[in-house]
Amino acid sequence: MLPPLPNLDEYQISPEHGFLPAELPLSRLSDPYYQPWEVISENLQTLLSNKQIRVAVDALPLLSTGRLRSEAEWRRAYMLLGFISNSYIWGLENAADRVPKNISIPFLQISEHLELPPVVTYAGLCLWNYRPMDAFTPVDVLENLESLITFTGTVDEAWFYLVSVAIEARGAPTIPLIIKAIAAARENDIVTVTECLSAFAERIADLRDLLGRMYEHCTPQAFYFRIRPFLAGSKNMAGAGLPHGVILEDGSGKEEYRQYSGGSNAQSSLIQFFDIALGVEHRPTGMKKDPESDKLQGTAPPPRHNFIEEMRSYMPGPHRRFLEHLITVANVRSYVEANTNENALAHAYDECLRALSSFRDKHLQIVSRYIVIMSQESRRRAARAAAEAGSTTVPVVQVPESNLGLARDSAAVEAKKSGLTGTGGTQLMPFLKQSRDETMEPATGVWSKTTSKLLSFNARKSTISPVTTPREISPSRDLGSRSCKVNDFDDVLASGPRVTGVGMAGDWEAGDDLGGICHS
Ligand code: HEM
Ligand SMILES: N[C@@H](CC(=O)c1ccccc1NC=O)C(=O)O
Repeated sequence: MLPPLPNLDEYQISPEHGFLPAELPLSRLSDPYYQPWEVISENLQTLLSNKQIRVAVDALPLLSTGRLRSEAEWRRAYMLLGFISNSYIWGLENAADRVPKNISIPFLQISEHLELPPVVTYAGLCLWNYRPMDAFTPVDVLENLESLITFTGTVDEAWFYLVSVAIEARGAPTIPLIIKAIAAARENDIVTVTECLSAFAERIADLRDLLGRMYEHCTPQAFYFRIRPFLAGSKNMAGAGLPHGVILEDGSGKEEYRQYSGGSNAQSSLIQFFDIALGVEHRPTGMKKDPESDKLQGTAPPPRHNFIEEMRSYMPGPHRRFLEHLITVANVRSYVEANTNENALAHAYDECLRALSSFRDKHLQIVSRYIVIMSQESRRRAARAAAEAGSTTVPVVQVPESNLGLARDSAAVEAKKSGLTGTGGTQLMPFLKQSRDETMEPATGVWSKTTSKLLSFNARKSTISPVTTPREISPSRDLGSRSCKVNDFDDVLASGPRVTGVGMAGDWEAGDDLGGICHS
């Protein structure tokens, strides 16, 4: 007997809104009892800029969670306490390693209820933190969305969260679509599986375009210097002043340091859903596909921990259980592998992988611009400031345009670690590149056999020379990631200000995403 297919209702998933709540998030807790939390959150920016945040939080009464009624109220309370506790920890020059019990006791209870860790997570920052300005316009229209709570009050921060909200909304219909494909594969209905996969590929390509809209209203400077410090967790944060993590006072008198990853989109169930649906598997960072090759090269054994899987414990309980259920029924990859002679099916499947890989490429480009380049810039600023002050130590950079009291610079933090890390604590570039590369591993190759090695790219000479023009190769948007000799995204970044393509319309800026034409 095959296990039953998941019933979305049982997992708090809406066929229209996916992992976003079926009902719109609450804009406030209506019970006046919770007014003290609402007031702090309404005044977060002022309390941060006048450095009164800790004074105000210390003065809060210890409120009971006994008056929270609906799930929507529990979620709102989780968001409020997440924003308040991270403001408390990161809102002044020195990080606080203790969150007072009037906040941490209810936060621990609420987190337990929602089966989430007591820290800012993607659920609190994005999934439950939006409001459509016009209730009749769909949630996947970015212009129609507003964030309910932000640390900085900036458009950039709201946009940063809202791009993810729109992606969740636009990606939502793929959930019933994939369940339909799984059911069809069980019935050996090849036409339906193929149709579902083609529609899935198109939808993922749409999401890539939405991701690319990050640039419109969130600048790399605002993100890196002002927003990102507040998204941090308490794990591996010694460089930022939390060598042991944080103590969440629980009233028991027992004090222990805890460490949690910060908010990260790796905690999005949607993207993990895509991987599971397509049978994409991720290994711990640094682990090769063939573990024997590591041994042969005599390299050290890679770390065992698998970040992407670990991030499931940062998802709301029902969503995490949905993914676990899906793993037991996912059959698309094995169905395609059992039918590789079916070209249309194999092609549609490969298109899905390419679209997802291209999504991850776009994401890599964003991470380069929003974190890698910004950290370099900030290190330059720090070095200049140190030289002017006649000092050789690298100080924490003051960010002149910041309207917050805060001037903790992620670069100073990063400098103390071995390489750049994500808010989730990953070695971000190796991790993200591996994740992108793993996305293409299950490809049948039906498509790439006809197009591989058609392009070559020379980073040193800054030229891209397609053997034939993309249009001759394929009418589709994108040539996929296996088709050219570009070694790495970094080559594009490092190759100077202008990279020109032969046979392509227009020029590319260094660091630009080459639209699938030339990624490794
Ligand atoms: C300025 C915008 C963004 C930056 C700087 C950024 C940065 C990062 C970083 C550093 C990681 C590594 C994990 C960690 O340690 O946290 C990550 C992971 C991830 N991000 Fe983003 N991110 C951004 C926006 C987005 C958006 C809008 C999405 C939408 C879906 C997204 C999807 C993901 C996913 C799925 C992962 C997990 C890795 C994977 O599955 O390949 N990111 N991001
Ligand atoms: N991991 C990212 C942060 C990140 O991706 C993120 C954090 C909180 C909420 C959403 C996020 N991603 C996209 O909107 C970083 O290291 O900056």
